[in-house]
Parts: sequence; C-alpha cells; structure tokens
Amino acid sequence: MQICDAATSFGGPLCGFSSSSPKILIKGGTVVNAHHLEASDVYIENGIILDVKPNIKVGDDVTIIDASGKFVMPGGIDPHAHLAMEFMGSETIDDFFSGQAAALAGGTTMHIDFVIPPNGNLSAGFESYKEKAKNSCMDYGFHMAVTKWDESVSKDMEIMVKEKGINSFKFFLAYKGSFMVSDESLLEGFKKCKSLGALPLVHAENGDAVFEGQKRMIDLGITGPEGHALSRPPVLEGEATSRAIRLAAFVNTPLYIVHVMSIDAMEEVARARKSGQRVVGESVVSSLLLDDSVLWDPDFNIAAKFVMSPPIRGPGHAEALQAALSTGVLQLVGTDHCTFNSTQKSQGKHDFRKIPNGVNGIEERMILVWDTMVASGRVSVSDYVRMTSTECAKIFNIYPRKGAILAGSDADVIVLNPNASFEISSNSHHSRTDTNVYEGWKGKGNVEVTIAGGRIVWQNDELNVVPGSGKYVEMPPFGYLFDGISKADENYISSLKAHVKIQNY
Ligand SMILES: NC(=O)NCCC(=O)O
Ligand SMILES: [Zn+2]
Ligand SMILES: [Zn+2]
Repeated sequence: MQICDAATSFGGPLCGFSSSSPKILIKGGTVVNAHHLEASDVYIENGIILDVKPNIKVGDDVTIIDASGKFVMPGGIDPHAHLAMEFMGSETIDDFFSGQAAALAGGTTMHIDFVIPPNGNLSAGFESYKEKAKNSCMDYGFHMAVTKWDESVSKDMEIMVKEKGINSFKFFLAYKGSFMVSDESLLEGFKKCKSLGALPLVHAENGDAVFEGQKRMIDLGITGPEGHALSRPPVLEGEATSRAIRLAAFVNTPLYIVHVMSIDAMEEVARARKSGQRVVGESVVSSLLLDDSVLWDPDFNIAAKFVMSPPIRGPGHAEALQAALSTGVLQLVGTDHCTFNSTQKSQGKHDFRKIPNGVNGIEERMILVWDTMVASGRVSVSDYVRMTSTECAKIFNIYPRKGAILAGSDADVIVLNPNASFEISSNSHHSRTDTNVYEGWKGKGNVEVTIAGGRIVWQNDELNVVPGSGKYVEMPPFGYLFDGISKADENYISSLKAHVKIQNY
C-alpha cells in the first residue's frame, strides 16, 4: 500500500487522485444512518453532502463511485485518541498526520484528541496542540485534560469553552504523581464543567491503590508486563468508576467514563443508567476484543505492546462488554490509540511500570467493530453507525454536521463492502508503529472508499492525504446530555426549601 502525501514527492495526482475537492456521486448503495437505512445515491460538492435520494442524475464533470451491494455510511468518529502525546518519558510514534492517515485508511474521518496541558496550564496546552495538529489530514477536535485545580485552571476552562471550541474535560483518577487529581479537585472540576455546559470525562482507576499494587508486584519480583495487569485489577476500576459516578450524581452533572475495560466498571455504568443518571460508557476496541493472556507472552516485545491502562482484562470481560454495547449499556466505541514502538516499549524491559502505556486501533476500529458486532449478528448496521459515529457526534454536540449522511452534513463518507475480507498486519498498516495488537486478525467486511471533507482519500488500497487539509472542529457546550439538568436542580432546591420549612415548624 502507498501513502500519497501531497507535501512530499508522492504528489496526489501521482496516485491517480485529484487533491482538490471534486464533485462526487456515490451510486446504487444502501445509505445507512443511525435512524434509518435506504437504497439511495449521495451527491457531494465542495465538501458538503448536497443530496441524498435515489437516481440522482449528474453531468460528465462528476466522479462516480459505484456502491452497488455496499453500505454508504458516515465516516467513523473516534472519540478517544492520543496523537503526538508526551507520556511516560516518550512521545507517541504517531503524530497527527500519521495517525490520521491510518485512521482514514480504516474509514475514520474525525477524531477527538486529548490536550495534555504542560504543568496543568490549559491555555499553553491548547496552543501547543494546535501547533502539533497543524499537519492534520482529517478533521479533529479536542478534549482538555485537567491535571490540577486552582483559580487559573477554573478561568482557563471558561476560556476553553467560550473561545476555543472545547466542550469536554478529562480527569484522571490514575497516574499518581503525574496526571492524577484528588476527589476534591474532581468535585471542583465537575461543578465547573456543569456551569459551563461541558462534559466531564473520567479515567477511572484508583491511582493510590494502583501505586500500592505496583509496589506489591515489584516486592514479589514480578517485573514483566504481566505485573501491569496484576497490579491494577478490575476492582480498582470498579471502585473509581463508582466514585466518579456517585460524585457526578451529587453534583448532578452528566458524566462520560472513558475506556471502560472491565465488567466491574461496566456494571457501575449500568446501575447508574438504570437509576436514571446521565452516564455515558465508552468502550474501546481493545476492551471488546482482547484478553490479558497476551501479557504473559514470554517474548517481552509481544507482551509489552498490549500494555495500556486500565489493563486489558481476563477472559469473559470482552464478551460482557460486547453484550453491554449491543444492549445500549455502553454507548460508543473509541480506540485510545496511543502508539509506542518496540524500542519505546523496551524502556520498561526490567520494570513494567516504565513501559509506556498505549495500544493502536485508530485504523482497525471500523472493520473490527463491523466484524465483531455486525458480521457476527450482534447489532444492526444502523446500530453500527450509531456506535462508531453518530452517538459521538451527538454527545459532543456536532451532529448533524458530523455523524450523518444528510443533505447539509460534511462530506465525511465511507463505502463498506460487507462481502470483502480483511487481514491485519503491521507490514501493511499505516500507523508508524512497528507492531499491531491485532496482528494476523482476519475478518469479514472492509472499507473500500473513504471520503473526508469531500475528497476521496482512500480508494483501491491507496491513500491520498494532504497535510493541513484537516480542520479543527469547534464543539459548542450544552450538548443534549445537559437537557433538563437545570430543571432537575430547580426541583431539588425547592424540595430542600420545603424540607427546611417543615423543620422550622
Ligand atoms: N490508555 C493508555 O494506556 N494510554 C493513554 C492515556 C490514557 O488514556 O489513559
Ligand atoms: Zn485514560
Ligand atoms: Zn486515552
């Protein structure tokens, strides 16, 4: 496979593509939205979907894509990726350009990255990530991490939401000594998020207990990658998930739990949702497909590539999370794409605590979810669109510009052939990393065409990506999860007032 990079000698036209935004007609396919599925054509001009109806007639200047027997769907939106992230003494091997090129080859046309602010300074973090992202070849948005609490963070959160297009903040309950925040800071952060209409995101593991668990393993002489899983068991994810959810209930704010990896965490999300609390549970591809036996591989390089946090869990968790996703207990699928190559991972060869945490997935997500959830019969094609694209667009308040095949939506579209097949290999993937946690994975279905911003960027197994062509997508506050929150607050306050009155008599 070939990446055609218009900024290099592999110019777009050399790949047989135009790098401009052409007029495109996708003909004869089945158009799938989260709400509806119909036989229809899709007409695209100037980066926008102009028409969706059967038998659209066009002139000779239009590029025709034959989608007979195939599904035409919104491009995937990955709610969780880390590109050019500095973490654990390394920087991810995928930057915005290479990670996004890989994403486009796999049918994802937008991702939301996490700004990790230096010394907790949000404004500086935003500027540095805008710089990192300037070579983007697909659209992207930002979540902002809050790694400490003080007045300047509180003020900066306001600036991020009101001026910079950020509507979500991530709080880490793990990574003691670096990103981890206290419950006090978490509470302050939740209150601030709520007042701004921004969604709090939580990495839920008990960081103090993880620290203790790591010490236990090292004291026992367990220094290999298996020590990573053993030191941070599901109970610590369950505890932190429960704590975050209960504190969110206390504040009455919506909450989003990132990378739900275990039954323990998933059941906390399920319990909260059943009680009516607005909690979103994000699965990631690794949580749905892998089990932790890989961490016991005698080859360090193989075992280390699977080290991520929270860890990949033991047998049974993946199937339970698939079931939770198919029944709506979990709402969407991300990747937590955060790639470190073998050399970077080997910095933890003698101490699992030093292995940079993270796995790949941004390129593989769409086909692996298709194979695992749709080809297996677990969910419908419309549900697939919902969990890989539409739900993310709705939660982060960019629907229907993103996440839909509708007239007026951005022309981020894929053509998926359910009768094709795929095989994953680090030799042919487009990420810069030298390993793949899905190495050798084979399955049914493949993304044959990706259109991003109205340009054909992936066709005939060739990429035609242009650095700088991706746009920053501003995400406005007060998405649908905030509907009715103030009404519930009013009712709560009047019930308190009524109570006080009774006590006074
Ligand atoms: N998940 C992981 O191992 N790396 C990325 C950082 C995070 O999301 O916690
Ligand atoms: Zn995390
Ligand atoms: Zn992450």
